[in-house]
Amino acid sequence: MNLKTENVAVPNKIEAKSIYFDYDGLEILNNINLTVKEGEFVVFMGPSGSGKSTFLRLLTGLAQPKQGEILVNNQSVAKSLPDSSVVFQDYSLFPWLTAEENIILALKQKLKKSKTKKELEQLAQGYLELVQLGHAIKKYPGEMSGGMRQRAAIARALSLGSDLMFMDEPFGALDPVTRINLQDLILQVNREQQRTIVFVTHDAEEAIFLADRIVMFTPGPPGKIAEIIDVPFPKTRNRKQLFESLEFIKFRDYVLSVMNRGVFEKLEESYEVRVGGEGI
Ligand SMILES: Nc1ncnc2c1ncn2[C@@H]1O[C@H](COP(=O)(O)OP(=O)(O)OP(=O)(O)O)[C@@H](O)[C@H]1O
Repeated sequence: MNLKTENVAVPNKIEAKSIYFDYDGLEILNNINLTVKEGEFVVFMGPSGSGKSTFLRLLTGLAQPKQGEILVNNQSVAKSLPDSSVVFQDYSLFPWLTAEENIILALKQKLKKSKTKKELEQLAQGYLELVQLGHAIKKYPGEMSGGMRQRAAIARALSLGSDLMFMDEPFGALDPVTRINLQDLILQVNREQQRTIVFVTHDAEEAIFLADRIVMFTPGPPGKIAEIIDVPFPKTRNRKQLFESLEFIKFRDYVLSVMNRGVFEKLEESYEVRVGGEGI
């Protein structure tokens, strides 16, 4: 989606207003403000500990901010849990169910009792074929490779049918080829099914390839938003052409410089504290 070139007013999917969060008094998120449009692909980047996962958790409604408000589809997540699906790095599958059974369980949640067993099996097969796992429907997670498990987890998330997906470093543990295939799949889902995706990664190339906008967090705690960066490359992007272009290399350097700016400031702060304190 290219919000800049489209004249239509795209509705807000998520609005986070003045979000503060702490764990036992230690401030983790400080004054986070973010609006995500319907169908947008937003990527969170930032150093480890900057609060990206914590903020994602708040957006799902599974934890509540200490101050501020989060709206999904104009409804407060504090009042009703938003309809969303979540994919984590650790595959989000039930280990005692086969790939097919994992999907059927999700479908049952979504469709209640409106489908027969046969229909559910056919639907599950379709979702698993979408992620190239049609051959592995009877396999348990323990019998699959990491890449297969993550593909099954994505199929499960897709089968839940929500138009809002939260993905926390979902491809972090995968080999490069599987990672590229899954990046393409998730872009296809974003583009063709107009699902809004909020995605966390440490990888600048992945972020630039996937995102409409990159939300860069400062090193925490507390994490703040350092900058929200529009990705200037029109979609659909050709990976090879993009990665070989000078514009991409310059832009990646810029993204990394925004991240490093915060890291160096944090290091200087801690250095000043140590030099100024009694330890040195
Ligand atoms: N359950 C918890 N109890 C106390 N502190 C926590 C808890 N979960 C996270 N934290 C702290 O909150 C801060 C932010 O953690 P979070 O996992 O959100 O960061 P992140 O940016 O996602 O990091 P990473 O990139 O390493 O995944 C960290 O300092 C972390 O130690």
